Amino acid sequence: MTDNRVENLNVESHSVLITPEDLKRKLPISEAAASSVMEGRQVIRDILDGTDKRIFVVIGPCSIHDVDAALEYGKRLKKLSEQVNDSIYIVMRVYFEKPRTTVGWKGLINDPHLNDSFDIEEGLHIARKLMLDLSEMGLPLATEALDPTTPQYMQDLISWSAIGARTTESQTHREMSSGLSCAVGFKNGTDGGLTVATNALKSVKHPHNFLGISPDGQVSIIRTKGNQYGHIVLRGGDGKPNYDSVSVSICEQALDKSGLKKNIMIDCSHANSSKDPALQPLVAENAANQILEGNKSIVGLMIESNLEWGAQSIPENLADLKYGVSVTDACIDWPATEKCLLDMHNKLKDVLPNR
Ligand SMILES: O=C[C@H](O)[C@H](O)COP(=O)(O)O
Ligand SMILES: C=C(OP(=O)(O)O)C(=O)O
Repeated sequence: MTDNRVENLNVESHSVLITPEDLKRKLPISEAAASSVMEGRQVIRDILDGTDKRIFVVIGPCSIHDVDAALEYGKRLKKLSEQVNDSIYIVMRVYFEKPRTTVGWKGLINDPHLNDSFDIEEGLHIARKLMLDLSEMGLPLATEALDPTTPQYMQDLISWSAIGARTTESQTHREMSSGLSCAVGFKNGTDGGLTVATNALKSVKHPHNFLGISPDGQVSIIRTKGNQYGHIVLRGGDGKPNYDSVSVSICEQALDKSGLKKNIMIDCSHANSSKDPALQPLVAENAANQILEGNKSIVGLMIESNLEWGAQSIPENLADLKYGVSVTDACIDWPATEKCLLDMHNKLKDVLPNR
């Protein structure tokens, strides 16, 4: 039989999803969670404005795949954050969406059961509930805004968003970021180039008009005001790091030339550590030394950390998953996390107030 269809030839099916409004009605933000979010956003804005002299550190698992492990991590991180709070403002990395170089598990929202069942509706519920629970502990949260639709479901719980190296150049992501309510870090490109990120920073400040969904799930024209709190994240690229003082200074010049504020976050992972977790504390130490020596542009760090060291592939039999171990990039473990943050705090606590 001849197939005469002219559309949807490669589409298997469509399923209607819960609307953002309905998900929020089922899992409403509490007063305690809202107060964590508002504080988190304000502190980060103050750090980017230079009125709060601390640095902020986005730290946590490369991706969340196990809610219990994430809650345990959050409890430990909250305690640790109280010890370092006068120099380092801790924001937990709660990443539910993974941009893949080719293919692979795309995160808890896309496939919450890690078994290719792709129960996205359940993924949205699990993700929002976890963010609520972590926020209620008093933790500010960070995530990567990858799918342009998901912010409608959970941006009210986010204090800082990342646009990843693979999407910084994308107009869709720049438009979306121009409407986000929190500060947004744009990674440099996967090739290590800064231009895609500086162009993104120029774009995100402006109002944009584009297609999206409204809180009640209707396809809509979204008109944004522009986001004044974009900044660059140096993550290295093309097999080379870019956290060293020369690279940071080149980045400062590029920002200056583009008329952008000199606010730089250093991602201690990814190409800055050749994805070797053991190198992440060394990158953090180097960044802290640059601050000690007078650097004023480094305002934040990103670290991939988990309860346990390293990474694991998702096993055929999910009962074989090791608790607290990343299923995406390799992470440092809890003892290394504590040491890294406490060392940085001890190094910077007397310096930062007079920065
Ligand atoms: O942070 C996570 C990964 O680096 C990113 O998602 C790309 O992963 P991949 O190259 O393994 O697909
Ligand atoms: C994917 C990530 O980073 P990048 O975009 O720098 O590769 C990440 O931080 O999870």
